[in-house]
Amino acid sequence: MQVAAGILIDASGRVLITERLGDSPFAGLWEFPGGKLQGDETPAEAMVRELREELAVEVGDSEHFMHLMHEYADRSVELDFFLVHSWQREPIACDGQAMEWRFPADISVAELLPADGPVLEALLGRDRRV
Ligand SMILES: Nc1nc2c([nH]c(=O)n2[C@@H]2O[C@H](COP(=O)(O)OP(=O)(O)OP(=O)(O)O)[C@@H](O)[C@H]2O)c(=O)[nH]1
Ligand SMILES: [Mg+2]
Repeated sequence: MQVAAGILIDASGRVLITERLGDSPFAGLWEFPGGKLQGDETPAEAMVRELREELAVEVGDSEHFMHLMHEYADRSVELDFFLVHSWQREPIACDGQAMEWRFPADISVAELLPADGPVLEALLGRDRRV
């Protein structure tokens, strides 16, 4: 399964995380908005569509940030994460999911979906380089 997610990052370095809804074992954990690729979409196209659907934002300037694979109990997931530096409109939680702007240093890896550890690490590394 191929998934693309967008990491909205504001001028102060905070990133937007959303709570995962539903009845999966991971409900209540946090993730970066995104979802599965559809049809012949590229990961970048899927990320733009998912952020439109989930947050009602129009992605502007973005860059590929990280590619990773994760084996969940029932599926193997290939994930592409993008840093989104600019967007139009204020993000809205379209599905009623909780939404928070957080500094990466204030996010605990245990709050995030299990695949997202390396992404948090990379965000923290990025902060240290500044
Ligand atoms: N959006 C998103 N998905 C992630 C992240 N990390 C991660 O492991 N995933 C996995 O990637 C998949 C996301 O696709 P999705 O959001 O469309 O999944 P879903 O099962 O809710 O879709 P569905 O309800 O339409 O079937 C899930 O299996 C999720 O566990 C992340 O940071 N963001
Ligand atoms: Mg989703």
